[in-house]
Amino acid sequence: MAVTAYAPASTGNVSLGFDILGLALAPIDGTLLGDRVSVLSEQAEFSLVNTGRFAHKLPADATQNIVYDCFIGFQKEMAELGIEVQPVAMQLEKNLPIGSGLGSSASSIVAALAALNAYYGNPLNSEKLLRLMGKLEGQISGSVHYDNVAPCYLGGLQLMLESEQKISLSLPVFDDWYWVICYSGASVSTSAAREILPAQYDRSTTIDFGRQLAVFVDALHRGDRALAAAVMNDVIAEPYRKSLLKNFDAARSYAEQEGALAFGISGSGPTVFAAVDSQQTAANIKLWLEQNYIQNEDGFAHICKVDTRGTQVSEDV
Ligand SMILES: Nc1ncnc2c1ncn2[C@@H]1O[C@H](COP(=O)(O)OP(=O)(O)OP(=O)(O)O)[C@@H](O)[C@H]1O
Ligand SMILES: N[C@@H](CCO)C(=O)O
Repeated sequence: MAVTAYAPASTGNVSLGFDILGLALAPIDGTLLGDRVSVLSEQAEFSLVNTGRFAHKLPADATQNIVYDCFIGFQKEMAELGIEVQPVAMQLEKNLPIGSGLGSSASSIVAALAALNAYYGNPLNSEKLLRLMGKLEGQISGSVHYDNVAPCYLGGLQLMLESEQKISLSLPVFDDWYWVICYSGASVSTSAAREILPAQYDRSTTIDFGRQLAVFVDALHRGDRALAAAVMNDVIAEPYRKSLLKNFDAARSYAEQEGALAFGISGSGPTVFAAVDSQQTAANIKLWLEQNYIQNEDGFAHICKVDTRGTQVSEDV
């Protein structure tokens, strides 16, 4: 029986938590903003068929697709458990643009591994699977970071713990907040956007980073919306990355003037996000971004809520 997994888009960093905070997203209009991967059947040789809006941007050679690496990684893990896994036929519905800042590679990785694990009767527990997802994400972006794979797999707002036993902790969210996201249509490579960041930061920056993150987590637990919003500032990446993003400052100014609670870069960009507490404000900001931030036909904007469900697996009869 074939198995399909859907893995939602995610925003890494959420401005104030570079590499250690990530949020899963679901458009309120029901758009499927995430990749779907199916394991169809066992075959003599591995095969992968790509479909979906952004399939044409994927490498033509199936073995260059991260989904193939997921299969190889899964096969190796199974071999360590003494389980032999045969080559399979897989399908990737590529709904997320590559290099978008929406956790596109993470979405493919999470959906592929969740589907493979389900196809073989869930031999890996969720922590083992998440660790493997992080390893594969690190292969693409140049260093292991879980701020896309963890929310994509588990849903909600995840704070990275990275202990031996547990990768991430689920944080409370404000379910009356909307998250407007806008992808400009340009592609920004995560590894390149990491390379432009300083290797070291000065003391005042690290103190600001720690203070904001601590206050944010405290505010979430106490339900203090105003305080949580007040500390959503990016002192690590935005000052260096925003020069890569055309119209970023104008977008921030507009969002703030409209009453956005926070505005920032989603992951390594070029997608930007605005957190707002009114659907009308969300609609105004979405419209402005569509008219002024999108650069080509690949771009889009959505009003989202937090996707609390994470990855969804189904069996296709
Ligand atoms: N299924 C896949 N999905 C996305 N990228 C893939 C996939 N398979 C291979 N790749 C390659 O991996 C690289 C992904 O680069 P990068 O990490 O910058 O993008 P991303 O994960 O899409 O970014 P983001 O997390 O910002 O959305 C590209 O070179 C792309 O061709
Ligand atoms: N935390 C990562 C997310 C990449 O999507 C970064 O900002 O480089």
